[in-house]
Amino acid sequence: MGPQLPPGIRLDHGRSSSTTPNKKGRSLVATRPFPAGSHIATFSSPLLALPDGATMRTTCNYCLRVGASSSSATSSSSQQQQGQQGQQGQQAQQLKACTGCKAVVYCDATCQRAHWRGVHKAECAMFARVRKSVGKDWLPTPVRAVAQVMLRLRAGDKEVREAFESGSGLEGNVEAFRKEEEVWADFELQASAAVVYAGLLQGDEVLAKAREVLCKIQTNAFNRLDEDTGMAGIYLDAGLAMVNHSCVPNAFIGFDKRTAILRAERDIREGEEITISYIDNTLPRSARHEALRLYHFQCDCARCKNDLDCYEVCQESPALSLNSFSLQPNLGKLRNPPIDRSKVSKQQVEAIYKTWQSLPKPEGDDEKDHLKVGRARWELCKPLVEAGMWAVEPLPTTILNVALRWQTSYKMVVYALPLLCFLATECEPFKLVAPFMPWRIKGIMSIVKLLAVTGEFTASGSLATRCTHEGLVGTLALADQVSMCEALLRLAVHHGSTGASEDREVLQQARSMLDDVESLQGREKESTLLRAWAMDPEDPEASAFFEKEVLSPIRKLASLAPEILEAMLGNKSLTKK
Ligand SMILES: C[S@@+](CC[C@H](N)C(=O)[O-])C[C@H]1O[C@@H](n2cnc3c(N)ncnc32)[C@H](O)[C@@H]1O
Repeated sequence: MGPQLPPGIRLDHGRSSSTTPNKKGRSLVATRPFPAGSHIATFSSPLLALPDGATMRTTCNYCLRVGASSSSATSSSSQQQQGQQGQQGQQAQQLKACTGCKAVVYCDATCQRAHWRGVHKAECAMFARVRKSVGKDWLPTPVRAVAQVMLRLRAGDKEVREAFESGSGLEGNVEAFRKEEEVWADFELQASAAVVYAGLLQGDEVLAKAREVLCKIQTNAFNRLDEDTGMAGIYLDAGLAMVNHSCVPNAFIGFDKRTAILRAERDIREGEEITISYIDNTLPRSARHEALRLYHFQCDCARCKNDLDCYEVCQESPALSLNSFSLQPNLGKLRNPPIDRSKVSKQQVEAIYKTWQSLPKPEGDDEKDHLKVGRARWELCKPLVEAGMWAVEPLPTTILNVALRWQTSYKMVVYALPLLCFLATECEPFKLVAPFMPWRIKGIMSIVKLLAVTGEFTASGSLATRCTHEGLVGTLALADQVSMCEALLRLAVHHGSTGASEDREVLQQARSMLDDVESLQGREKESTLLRAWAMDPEDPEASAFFEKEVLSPIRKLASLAPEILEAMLGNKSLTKK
């Protein structure tokens, strides 16, 4: 017996044979072919699904929808989260606190009842205990997760018992964790806190069980990072937990509230093992291995064995040709990127990344501090710039961090646009080859939002007073920014709906923005051509229009990014060309 699995996948028990020892354990296997981008399976009855401690008062504790905190919740972290929601333009629904513990919040009575039946009935008294002993109304996420499991085990929950059974159920790597002294000491603290707060008797056996539960959670739970809201939390489904890791995976997971969606990153054959990446697989090899230490195995994927960088992975990727309908339709460039490897060795890239990580991070909102950090990072990345290896980390993240700051800065907002166009054309397609990857769609939507802003500046005649770069002002003045937006929205809707669940907020947003743009009077000709291009990107007239009115200005804007970055971060003056 194993966990219940949705149709389309089966569990391989991973038994070793006399010739091939199996080090990976169990795995998930496709029972039919899945085309790139398609849905493989949906998981919506997780064993654990909880928001992280800092967002317990701003996220429904059952369905994980993000809302406004309940009236009495005013912690600084919740205010910070609300600020982030505000920036993303989301309408936060008022959440209601549980009248018993007042620590957790829900959308409505339906969510509250479902959570009460599932776990909160046992958990409610725990928060009263927490408040009484430490004066807080939240717990660190792993402690709360362990406490939930321990309480459900005590209540005789069959599903939880099967998953957390010693010697079977989920993999826990307990002995491997025990050997790591510091980690183990920390686990002991967290496990005892969970036992105390859950109000369980503290015998050795109970504490040992709580430690084992924590090991299993660490090994199998996903950091549930919601693509739309950026909110984190823990998500554990016993079936999904059977998926193994690869740094060149064929699948990825997206989260939408209480649902996890497993999707194909490239075409998957019937009988092929399904793999995802547990970590950011675009990092240099030693950084990936450091991140994988938590899982206690040596990755022997092709990326690791041959130490491939993202350009090499992209060149070989079966998803590469999907970019013919994207912002980087030049497949030749994706196959033969204009980079000079002789300028920077892989060892140098490793060293750059390590130093980059050790640089002090900006604290708070001080503009000067952010600029100082941005400059130090940019300086460190210079060998990558020289080699034209813009897609190799930590360079794209350095640029993205600057773009995100500028996006919300009154003075710098116009300059963020070339940076985002550069990321979408020169970095992301090499890093995340499939154009339907959520981060690529997010990048497109960020450009649309900035074009809406710069479009207003152009219309009101205030662009030149807000931006001193003549090349940038000139490009925007000549560009048909509405057609650019429409084409980008068509790309977002097309790739966003490839196998995605229909209620994804980004997709909804793209659709409604597209409706708005299409309803504008006087641009029927442009809309007809862009609709024709979206139906058939090879259509000669429509593709010529896309090339001239959309791609060409986006490329022009992107081409200004290196110079703007060098001027702002390299402390050079910005040439007025
Ligand atoms: C989330 S579980 C995956 C399911 C697991 N194979 C099992 O049988 O329960 C994670 C654990 O699977 C194993 N694993 C995952 N990917 C692996 C890989 N590429 N190579 C070797 N072991 C792997 C490691 O033991 C890891 O800690």
